[in-house]
Amino acid sequence: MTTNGTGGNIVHLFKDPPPEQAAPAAGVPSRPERLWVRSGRVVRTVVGHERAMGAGRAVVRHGMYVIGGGRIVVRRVWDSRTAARYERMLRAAEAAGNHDAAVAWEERGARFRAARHRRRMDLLTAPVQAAKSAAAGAGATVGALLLLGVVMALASEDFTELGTPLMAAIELVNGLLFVASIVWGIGVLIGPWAAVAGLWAVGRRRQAAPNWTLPARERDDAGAPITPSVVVTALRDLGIPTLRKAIKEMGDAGAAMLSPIVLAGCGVEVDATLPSGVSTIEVQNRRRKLAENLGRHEHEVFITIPTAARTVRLWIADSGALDEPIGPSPLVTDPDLKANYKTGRAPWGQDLRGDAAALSLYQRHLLVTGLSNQGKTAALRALALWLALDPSVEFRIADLKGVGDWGMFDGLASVLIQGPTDDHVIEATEMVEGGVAEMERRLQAPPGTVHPPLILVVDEAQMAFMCPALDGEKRPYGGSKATSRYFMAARKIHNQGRAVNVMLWQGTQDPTDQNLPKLVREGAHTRASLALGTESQARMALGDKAVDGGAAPHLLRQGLDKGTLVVASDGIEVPAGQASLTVRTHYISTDDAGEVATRAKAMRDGVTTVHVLDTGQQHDPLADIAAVIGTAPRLLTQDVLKRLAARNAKAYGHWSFGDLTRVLEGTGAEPYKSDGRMVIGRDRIAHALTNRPEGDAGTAAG
Ligand SMILES: Nc1ncnc2c1ncn2[C@@H]1O[C@H](COP(=O)(O)OP(=O)(O)OP(=O)(O)O)[C@@H](O)[C@H]1O
Repeated sequence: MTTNGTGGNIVHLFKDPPPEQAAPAAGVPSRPERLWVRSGRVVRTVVGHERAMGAGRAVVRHGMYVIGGGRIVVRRVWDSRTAARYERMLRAAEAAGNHDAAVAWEERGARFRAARHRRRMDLLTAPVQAAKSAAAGAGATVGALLLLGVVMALASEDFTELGTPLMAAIELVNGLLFVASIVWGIGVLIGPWAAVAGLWAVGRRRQAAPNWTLPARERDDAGAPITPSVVVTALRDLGIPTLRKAIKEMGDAGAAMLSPIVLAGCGVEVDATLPSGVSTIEVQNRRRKLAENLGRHEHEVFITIPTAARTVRLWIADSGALDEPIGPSPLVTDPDLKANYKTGRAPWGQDLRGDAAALSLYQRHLLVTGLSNQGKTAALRALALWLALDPSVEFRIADLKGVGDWGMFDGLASVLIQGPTDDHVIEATEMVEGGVAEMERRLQAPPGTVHPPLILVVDEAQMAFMCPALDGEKRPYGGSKATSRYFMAARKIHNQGRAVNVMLWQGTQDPTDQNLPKLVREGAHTRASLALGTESQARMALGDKAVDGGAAPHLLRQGLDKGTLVVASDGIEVPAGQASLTVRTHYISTDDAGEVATRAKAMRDGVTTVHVLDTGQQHDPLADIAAVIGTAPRLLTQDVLKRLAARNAKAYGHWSFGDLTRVLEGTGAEPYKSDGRMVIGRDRIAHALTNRPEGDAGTAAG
């Protein structure tokens, strides 16, 4: 008897119970637990234990190797003894719609059956033949042994030698039987184990155990190598009933749908010819599921449609490889790089196969689209920087964001407008209209005249289309009406600029019908798109043909696939049958861009960049000529005309050499010949400016 230590006032009427019989804690039933509850808990504890789970899985796995191996061996034997293999291949060829192959397999099957029938008929007569042969063989052997005995008896004159060879042969057979009985005994003992080991080895080699029994590291198939069986299984499990049925019927022969799997850049490429009744679009529409079935993320699988009928081309990235950056641009690494507008190609980046992706810019209007902050400006600028390394190319640039992304073109471009306001849009519009004036002037030039390239760049062009401002004649700058000034100027250049090398490059964000009218987007020869929000935007950016052919910028990941764009152009090498190419562009930072621009500037003699277009009626030709000559000691008259037109399209867009000579007549700065070509001298103009009579400036448009 004792007192309770805590209360001190409870008195038990029995001795202290042993610890295992102590009162249960509150909430635990005092009744003894039922056996099954306890066993359940034990099983749960044991099974929940990862090590036990691992051991359990190993047991099941190795057991399944034996069972699976047995199945494989039985099937092999069955295949070799029956026409099952031919039947299967026949069904596979039929399911794949390959009738030639089906006929070939049918013929092979028929030949196999005929040969088997012959063998079976031979088998009927075989026992009699065998018995005859055995009897003849035994008779001949006994005869030979007896003859040998006679020879030995005669030789030794001892008749007991007569039966010696026969007896020796009988003893030999006896000995062999004895050895065979021992070997048989051992064989009976270890044979079954050897057979089990053999089946296990076959099962293991063919991975015949279910996936859940594999160790954790093998079970995780994310990023696993792509094998024919992985691709066929992934296609089978896409959820397309016809495809599933056809592949099931093909069995192992499903791999016949596939071309060889080849390494392609940081991934692999394989063509899959779909069975009849399955269309390529059904597979394309299930890209995410296909990617997951292949153990990849959606962005790591690209489905395109090659020329072969009913075929999809799958490019499957090595897991995570697309998230690795590609190397720096050759523009940055090669300080001696030069460009050629006509024959060269801008090194833009790499395609998914890892091959260099280079774009020809010759006589191609350009449209680069994408959501905000995906690398559109960087991609467009990279092309301009490359082309700037061809000194014959003139740039006029309007950056309607104006945070300095194009600042390095100051001193390189003849016009550089930077800013987001309506005034900037108005100037950009007038810049493009200046391009139209130049284009029209060129179109009237004598046939055969060579026109140096003039590239008009409008970055953030959606700002121009959305601008609500009206001009003095109430014509809108923005919009897409027949009176809309930016729209009409862009259309005119799209329609006629190519032949005279007046090209329009536009960068635009988040396209809609309003901020990127249909006629303008379709006027571009080269269309490229970074990540976009929807498929309908992808269609706007690249056109229906490219999207129907598998171009999917809407499936690029916003924020993660910066600088990756889908290009539809005849200026880039696209694999036969494909309508577009996915390119991961080299990133040229603003600092690096500055260095490339410095190199480009060094190739030209001082370009004076105009930042504010002079569009007033009052202008001063002499001062303007001085301004456009800039720091060069002299400038070709044709370049002076070009730069004047860029500076003030209204006043000078239509000027000819005659106008230039007229204005400079009597000033002492008239055009003169240098190295056989007409030029205007910087110093002479400066002299004429300082010496001209008061009140001569501000001439009306000539
Ligand atoms: N090729 C590239 N590779 C990797 N990152 C890039 C690449 N191009 C751009 N980026 C990253 O994306 C950022 C945005 O680039 P950029 O300014 O060209 O985008 P944008 O689409 O023109 O943006 P927005 O039009 O909204 O101003 C850059 O600062 C850079 O960090």
